[in-house]
Amino acid sequence: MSTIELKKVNKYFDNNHILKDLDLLIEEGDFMTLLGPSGCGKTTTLRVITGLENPEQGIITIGGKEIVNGQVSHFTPPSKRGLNLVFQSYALWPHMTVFDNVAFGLNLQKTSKAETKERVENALEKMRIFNLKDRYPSELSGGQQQRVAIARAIVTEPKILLLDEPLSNLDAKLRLEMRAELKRLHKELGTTIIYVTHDQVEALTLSTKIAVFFEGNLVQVDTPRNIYRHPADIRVADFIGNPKINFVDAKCRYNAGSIQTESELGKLDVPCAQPPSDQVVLAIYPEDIEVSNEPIEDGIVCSVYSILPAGSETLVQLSVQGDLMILAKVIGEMEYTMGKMVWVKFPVSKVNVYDKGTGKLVSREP
Ligand SMILES: Nc1ncnc2c1ncn2[C@@H]1O[C@H](COP(=O)(O)OP(=O)(O)OP(=O)(O)O)[C@@H](O)[C@H]1O
Repeated sequence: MSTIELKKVNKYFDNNHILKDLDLLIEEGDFMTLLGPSGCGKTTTLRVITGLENPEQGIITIGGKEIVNGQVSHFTPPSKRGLNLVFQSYALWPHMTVFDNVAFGLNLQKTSKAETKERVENALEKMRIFNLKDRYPSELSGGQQQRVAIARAIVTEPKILLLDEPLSNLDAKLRLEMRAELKRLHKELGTTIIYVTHDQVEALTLSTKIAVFFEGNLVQVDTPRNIYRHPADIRVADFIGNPKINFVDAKCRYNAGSIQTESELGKLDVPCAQPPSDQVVLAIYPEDIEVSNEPIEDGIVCSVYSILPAGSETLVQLSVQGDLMILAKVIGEMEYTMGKMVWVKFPVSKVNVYDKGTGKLVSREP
């Protein structure tokens, strides 16, 4: 059993409260990504799971077995936790070749020579570094070392794998290839993976679940789809959007399953439950906004502030009345003219509503 559970885990560095009452369940076979801005506590969470740091309070279990109990200072040594960790800094053995670095875990397990050779070569091929097998770490680039570290971690087919920004040193093309390899690996081996990144695209593409942190607080744990489409907190919505989600302040009045909002976008009827106050923020996804050079029914008039073509898509920055700027993402190369008037429209059913005071998502009524 490789289910990992953290219950009310608190970690302090000096007087700084770094992890705050952290409750997190990572089920067997999960690809759980810890996501959040720099300094929010992702690596610290990984380190308390592995035993490189001890929390002052809280309980951690692996497969139901208590490995940490902060209250009674019970901490199972890292080597006895059955975990396999790959750090951002790769910690390869400098006096061993790539092959020997990767073979190390299999040698410890007394795997036969022939099987070791086959499994190491297989892992090296997966990581596209077979041709480097006789080199020493000092003869490798950062990205190559990173891939050796991943190969070393996966070759023993661990039940639990912890990865801290393992792709951070790779160029864009290689990162994409390695993401695909990690995803296949997770499926093939059924390994439980805990993955740390601040790259939201990586989190969305790889994970079965994402845990989003802000300042030591776990704000939302959910599937990538729900994290993207229904961020529970406006900070998550702000962090996850790429390009950034549009936020529009609005005053509202609730009536039977929807709110009538008044904002710089004019008057809109947005389906949602009753918000706690009459001040809300509307979150509109750039890809939901349709931009037309011709007038469209119920279209909102804007002027084109800037156009950012990016090959397969075009980002259009639009100036609405007042100071409001919104961003639309249009698929394909579209012809717009800076300074010209356009009409925009979006489905109100796809707009998320946040309470302005608490920043919490106001859910739809069932
Ligand atoms: N050993 C330490 N001593 C003191 N403070 C620490 C220590 N390790 C981490 N911190 C602090 O704890 C906070 C959380 O750090 P952590 O490394 O967990 O963040 P992170 O979310 O992984 O960030 P990043 O994405 O930048 O790696 C930061 O403010 C950091 O400065």
